[in-house]
Amino acid sequence: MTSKAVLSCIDLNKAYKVGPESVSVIQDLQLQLNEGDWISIVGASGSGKTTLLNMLGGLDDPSTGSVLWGEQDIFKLNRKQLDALRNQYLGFVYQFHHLLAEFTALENVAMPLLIGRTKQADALAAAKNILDKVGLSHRYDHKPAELSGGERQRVALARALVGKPKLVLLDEPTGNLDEHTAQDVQSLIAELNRDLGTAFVVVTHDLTFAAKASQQYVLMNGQLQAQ
Ligand SMILES: Nc1ncnc2c1ncn2[C@@H]1O[C@H](COP(=O)(O)OP(=O)(O)OP(=O)(O)O)[C@@H](O)[C@H]1O
Repeated sequence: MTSKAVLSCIDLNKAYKVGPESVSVIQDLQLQLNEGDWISIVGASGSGKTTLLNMLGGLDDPSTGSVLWGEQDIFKLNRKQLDALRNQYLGFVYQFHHLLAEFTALENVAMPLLIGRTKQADALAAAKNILDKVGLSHRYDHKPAELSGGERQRVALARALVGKPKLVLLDEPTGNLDEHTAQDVQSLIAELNRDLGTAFVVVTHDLTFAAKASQQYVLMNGQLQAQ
């Protein structure tokens, strides 16, 4: 089987201007992620993990270099094209779930599809399907405040995956959970990566979690160093 590139970084650089100085955070960084890959990125505070993840997701521009989703250089798209592509290509999971408080788990998960103009019945069916997959078939009608922390993160995972993205970016996805719940959610992430073939990039401070990924990197001196 030939592996297809899902995400590539070519000579990626990011420097921030702070007063008269330019602070270089990412330096000539290269990365290739193929279908179904799961990589973890660890690094000291301030090493640039969030900066990198924001560029991988097209939320922040690099100073120079390219980020490709498949073959598409995302920074050659205009804002509207990038937003449309992001909606179908990419899922995000953050440390805090960012679920909408007024909506049920089912509605929160269906939301990205409804925004993408999928018919309501199809969106709800897809949302139920993925909620079942993350073990929440008994929680469709619960609002975020009526869920546990681990359940809320499962809903956030389901929402990121409902559109069958090629790539999911996870920023400290279990950083806000107690140890036992974090382990549960980490096992679920491993299972979803295996079963769905979605590529995952996980930024974490948790070295045990990082070690479960198929490729492990440390972000240091602006570059990804394979472990
Ligand atoms: N908008 C900005 N302007 C100037 N400097 C910035 C800006 N955003 C980030 N930085 C600097 O870039 C560096 C990397 O920040 P970043 O948030 O990417 O690190 P991180 O590895 O995610 O850190 P943490 O683990 O603490 O969240 C830091 O030194 C930070 O001060």
